[in-house]
Amino acid sequence: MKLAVHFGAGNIGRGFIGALFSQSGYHVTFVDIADQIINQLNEEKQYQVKLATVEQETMTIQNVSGLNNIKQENEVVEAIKQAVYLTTAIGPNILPHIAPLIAKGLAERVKNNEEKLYVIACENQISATDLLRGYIFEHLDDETKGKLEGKVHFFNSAVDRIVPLQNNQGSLDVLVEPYYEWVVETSENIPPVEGMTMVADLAPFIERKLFTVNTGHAVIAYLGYLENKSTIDQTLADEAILKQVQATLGETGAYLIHQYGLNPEDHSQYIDKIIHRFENAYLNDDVTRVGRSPIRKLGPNDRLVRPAVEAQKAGLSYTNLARAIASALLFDNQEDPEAVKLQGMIKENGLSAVLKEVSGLDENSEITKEVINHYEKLKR
Ligand SMILES: NC(=O)c1ccc[n+]([C@@H]2O[C@H](COP(=O)([O-])OP(=O)(O)OC[C@H]3O[C@@H](n4cnc5c(N)ncnc54)[C@H](O)[C@@H]3O)[C@@H](O)[C@H]2O)c1
Ligand SMILES: O=P(O)(O)OC[C@@H](O)[C@@H](O)[C@H](O)[C@H](O)CO
Repeated sequence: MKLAVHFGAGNIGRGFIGALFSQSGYHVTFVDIADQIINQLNEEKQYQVKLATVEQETMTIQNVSGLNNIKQENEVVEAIKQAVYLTTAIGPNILPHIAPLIAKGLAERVKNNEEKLYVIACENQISATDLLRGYIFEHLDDETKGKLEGKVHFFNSAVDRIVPLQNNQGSLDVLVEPYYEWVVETSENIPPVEGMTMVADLAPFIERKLFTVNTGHAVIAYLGYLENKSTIDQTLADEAILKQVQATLGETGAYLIHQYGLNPEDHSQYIDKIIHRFENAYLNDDVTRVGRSPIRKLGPNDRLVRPAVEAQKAGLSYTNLARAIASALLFDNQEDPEAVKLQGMIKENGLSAVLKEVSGLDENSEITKEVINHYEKLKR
């Protein structure tokens, strides 16, 4: 059986990417540090993916097993030697930590395997696979890097499926929304995977996804958190917040239409479809999950700052995006290590210094001024 090695047996790993490989006839070896999940995968050898709909349609995902990347390094290397695909859905900040082991696996593989391997990072980050490739290459000598040429291919991708935190401790089953989209940038003729779409240029796809789905999600999460709401659908039921989401997606939309020549009518329908997905009450998606890791989300290339900067450059409106950035700066969830760190940084250095350090915004920039303005109003 063909093998896919997938790093990260979490929500997207089990509920989306691993499930698609399994349904496409692959054995999926999940690699994760969570012993409980790994042990259960090896004992139960299957799990269920349930759709967040009234009928709760269920699919059984089979041909799965697990390896612990800390305790079973040699086994992970062996799996990488055999695989057709190597994918990740582990969180962008974790990629540097798994790179040394992937590098070891690739170095062993290319010694005597001429077959092609396709590496795809499935993270909410622009050029995540390029970044992963960079981290991997830090651990390879020039000779091995040369041997990878033509044999190990790295493709960027965009992944879209809302998978909330699972309220089923001790079970491998995953509740997911019915919708999904996995777009991979390649012009190679690669082995088919059900549900994977191939495109020659990913930029419009990843930006459209990140600056619509994830920007909209972030606005709901941060405003919802400030209003003491617990889930995304509950927050969206607030008319004022819905209007704010629409206004913000109007700004990212204007940038996307300007940048990629999207059809305004089609894009407006895309926005409506996404807002409808956010309204799915069966997902019960916590605002704290969607708002997680605010330092990452406030990064210069992420869902809030990049569209604001690009809109400003294009002479377009960015005031609602500035408000979204301000609301992220107010996310003081004590359970989230990045939120705690961010609040400490704001207390110690002030807002403009934080916007400079975290978001790469000049202290005197118009965006910084606008964010501070909104921050003061939202804080009241
Ligand atoms: N959940 C969603 O709706 C969704 C949708 C699209 C994309 N994504 C992206 O997918 C990625 C994963 O998100 P998720 O929601 O599945 O998160 P998750 O927390 O459910 O899964 C992450 C998994 O990585 C594992 N992990 C963490 N550190 C590790 C390490 N050092 N070594 C090995 N395993 C490690 C965790 O144990 C966990 O099982 C993120 O980049 C996220 O942005 C998520
Ligand atoms: O995963 P994050 O932390 O980058 O973003 C949180 C959510 O917006 C995200 O997980 C969405 O549910 C997902 O991107 C939908 O495709």
